[in-house]
Amino acid sequence: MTVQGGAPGAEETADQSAEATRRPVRRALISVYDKTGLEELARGLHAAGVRLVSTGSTARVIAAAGVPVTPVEELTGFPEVLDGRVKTLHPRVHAGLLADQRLESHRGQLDELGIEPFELVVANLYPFRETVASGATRDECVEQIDIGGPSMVRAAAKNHPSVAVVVDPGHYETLLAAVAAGGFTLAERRGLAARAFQHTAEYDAAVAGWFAELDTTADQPFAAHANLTFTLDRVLRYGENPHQAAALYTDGSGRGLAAAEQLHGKEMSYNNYVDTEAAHRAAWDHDRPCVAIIKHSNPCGIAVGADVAEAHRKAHACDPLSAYGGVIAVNRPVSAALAEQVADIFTEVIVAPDYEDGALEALTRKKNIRVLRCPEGPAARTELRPVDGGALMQVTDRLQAPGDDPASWQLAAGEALSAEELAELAFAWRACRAVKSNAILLAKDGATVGVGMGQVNRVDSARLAVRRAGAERAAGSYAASDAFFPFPDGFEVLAEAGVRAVAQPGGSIRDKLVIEAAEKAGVTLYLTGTRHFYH
Ligand SMILES: NC(=O)c1ncn([C@@H]2O[C@H](COP(=O)(O)O)[C@@H](O)[C@H]2O)c1NC=O
Repeated sequence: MTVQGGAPGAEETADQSAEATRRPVRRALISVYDKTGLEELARGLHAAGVRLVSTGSTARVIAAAGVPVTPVEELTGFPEVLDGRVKTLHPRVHAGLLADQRLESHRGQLDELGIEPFELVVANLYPFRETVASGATRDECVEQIDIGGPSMVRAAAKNHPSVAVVVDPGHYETLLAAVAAGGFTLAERRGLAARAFQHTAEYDAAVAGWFAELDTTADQPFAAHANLTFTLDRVLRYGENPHQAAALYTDGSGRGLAAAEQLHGKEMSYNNYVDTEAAHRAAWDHDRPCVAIIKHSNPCGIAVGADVAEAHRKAHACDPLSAYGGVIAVNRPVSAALAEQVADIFTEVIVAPDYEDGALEALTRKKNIRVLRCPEGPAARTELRPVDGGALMQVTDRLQAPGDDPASWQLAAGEALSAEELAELAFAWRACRAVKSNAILLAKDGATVGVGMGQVNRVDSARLAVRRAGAERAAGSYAASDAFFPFPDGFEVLAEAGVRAVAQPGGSIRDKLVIEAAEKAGVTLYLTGTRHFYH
């Protein structure tokens, strides 16, 4: 056996220069669903002397651009059949893709069979994920499972010592430059192969995940395999601390915070993302115009108002000291009035579904503020938390009927609240969900006034909330506790501060003692029956 360019593996030797590993591209197989940039690519390849072979509508676009192209049927001598299920799945195609051009035996077999090799594959796959997302029927989704495409891509990637494979229309310019330079180097082909296998792996994970999800139910929403694939979006400056490397990955859905459009400001940091996620979650928990200001995942203030500017003034007033350097989330487009208010306060990030006329101009007067547009609220059905050696998955906590609807709450002590007052307590209850456990939150006039967060007992959270509200604001406020009071002591702290009413889940074996404390203090107590721990 003689070998051209060294035996397999010989190209890895350090003394072989990158230039020597370039492989000129003489013949390319192009089969793309996404036709972006196809005409320019075909023209460029043709101008560089590359002969093109292509499938159905890809070939038609190339021919219409005036570029000579051989239809794949001409190569295989076999028609495209079964509604496109079989086009490139043919030995004449795959032998041309898989022949290791370094091996005389492979070259000899191709000669005997009259098969010409390919040096380049350009392919992208049927839009399976997008078809599922569009709500298509099962049969329509199945039809969008690409079989021939991944086969070509995998074959070319395996055979990267001989073949280059490009799966991303964004890489066509680089491809043409490489062809002009005499072909990709081996290291480049290996990089393309890695990208190609990642592409097909993500694709297969999406398909496998879809099949697995077909067997899940509302009661058992966990598929047998969590086929999650994330794609590196960008490396961040550092992680939670400067000595931790960090990066942002996206899940391919093209939605949510990871895909938010940054309109202004410095690069988002790891901690910016964490806080923005918490702020976004908090703001979208409310139906009325709402602003949430978050630091270290906890609220400095949350408020609703007639408009977002009013909501922001109220949210900021909760704790102006802490709001310095905070992250602001808004559940409506940012008005110019809100933007003017924010422009005066040092703010790390603002995220909103959109920005009205004049708002961006006001915000961008500040160099440092990061301005994000994220059109929608949080939607993930499940959430994942890594644990050493595995991961925990849970259904995402949401406000839900009946427990979060005040109409279903049980009056346990004191006089029933009027509709207006009940709405105040309901605001406190919703806002409390944004506070890290143990959480006690005091609110008045649709705004938080005192937040006690993250304590390891509920009494300290209550004391913190009261202290941060101050005596005047605590008196007559509406209080919420994310979980039941295990003893009356935490409740008594609130009662002594003069709160008007408390909402808490109930369910403690000592509920009776808490209810007695409420009766004694003349504080209205509602049991919600729903808990919202947030860790
Ligand atoms: N069946 C096959 O042999 C086959 N070969 C290539 N494809 C796919 O067909 C698409 C391109 O088809 P067209 O050129 O007809 O638009 C590409 O997304 C490619 O991945 C195929 N389709 C599906 O499996």
